[in-house]
Amino acid sequence: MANEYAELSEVRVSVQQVRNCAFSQWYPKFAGHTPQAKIIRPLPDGFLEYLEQDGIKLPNDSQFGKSSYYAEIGNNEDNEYSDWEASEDGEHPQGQDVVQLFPELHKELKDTFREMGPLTPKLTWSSPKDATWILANNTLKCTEVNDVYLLLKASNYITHDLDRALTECFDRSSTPEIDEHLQHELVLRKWFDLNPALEFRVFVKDSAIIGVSQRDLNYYDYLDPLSETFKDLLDEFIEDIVLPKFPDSSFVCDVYIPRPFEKVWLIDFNPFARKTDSLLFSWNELATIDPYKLESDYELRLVQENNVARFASKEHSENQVPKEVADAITNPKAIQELAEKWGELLKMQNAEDSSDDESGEQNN
Ligand SMILES: Nc1ncnc2c1ncn2[C@@H]1O[C@H](COP(=O)(O)OP(=O)(O)OP(=O)(O)O)[C@@H](O)[C@H]1O
Repeated sequence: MANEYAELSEVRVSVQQVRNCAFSQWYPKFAGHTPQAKIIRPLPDGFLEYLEQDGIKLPNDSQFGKSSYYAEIGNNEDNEYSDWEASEDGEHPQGQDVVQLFPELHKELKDTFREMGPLTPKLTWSSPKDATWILANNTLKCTEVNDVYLLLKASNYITHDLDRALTECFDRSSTPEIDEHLQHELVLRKWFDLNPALEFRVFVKDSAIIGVSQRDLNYYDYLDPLSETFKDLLDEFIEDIVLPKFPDSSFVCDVYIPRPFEKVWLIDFNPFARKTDSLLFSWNELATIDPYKLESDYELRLVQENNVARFASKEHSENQVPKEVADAITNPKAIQELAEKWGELLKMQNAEDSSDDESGEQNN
């Protein structure tokens, strides 16, 4: 009999399946198996408006002193991040401090930092992982409220959550009332230093694991000998903890398995759909694996030593900018230093160009 999955090259996802992966839908069910987080829901309209606005405006009461610093990265047609302005008097050029759009949420965020310490933000489904370049530490670790605003505002994934989260759902038009009542949430996860080598993405189809991929696409020589340990832990975790509580039988979940490899931590759920990154697999592969006919056990796929080059470039590189630029966003002195360096480089470049011209003329 032909493999029925071979014909299902299309992976269909419903509005309900996407909604099941919203953080607030699954987090309460997995207490003790996922790191501590606070969910703020519903979000005030003013905050959603702020996230949708072009450019990045920070509140006046930032860490640089009350009303003493304000930075804006404006939006222009040539370069989204090229129009820099800084004001010493703290006056917002448009006359309004952005915090007036969501004063209570701003206060709640500040209080949360006091309670939780460093944290990492996420909107309903996505974290701003493409925007780490905007923080000086180049990670998702936020130590104060402005870090949260910077990450969320600079991320394309957050924009996607706001505007296009349900676009690929086959039943979208038949459930407009559900779409309209989509309530966004802000998730504040307590920060912990995790080792990216030990993060995995688990593909579950019809209640069976059909594949597991290393999540960070670098080569780690110590992972291969641990494969069987990881698989044993994952089999037990998915079977005993996840399947009884997660409402779908097909999904993708991200996990973390720290040393001494005794416990699996749940990090996130994603729909079993093409818009979820298939990492070391391809979606065609995943779509055609028949969970009922897996001849041998599923594969835990790792980056191989001879395949490093293929994945060596960092993810989201299209969104990365030099560290100096990132530093300058939160530090007015750095803006000046950056401008001075830039001026020096231009001078050197001009000098080199004119000496090239001279030698070119002599050679002709
Ligand atoms: N509490 C935490 N402390 C530190 N880092 C974290 C924490 N939670 C998640 N991370 C890091 O953030 C990354 C992104 O988190 P998460 O998987 O929730 O985001 P996502 O946007 O849904 O990603 P994807 O779209 O790839 O599923 C994780 O791979 C992990 O490295």
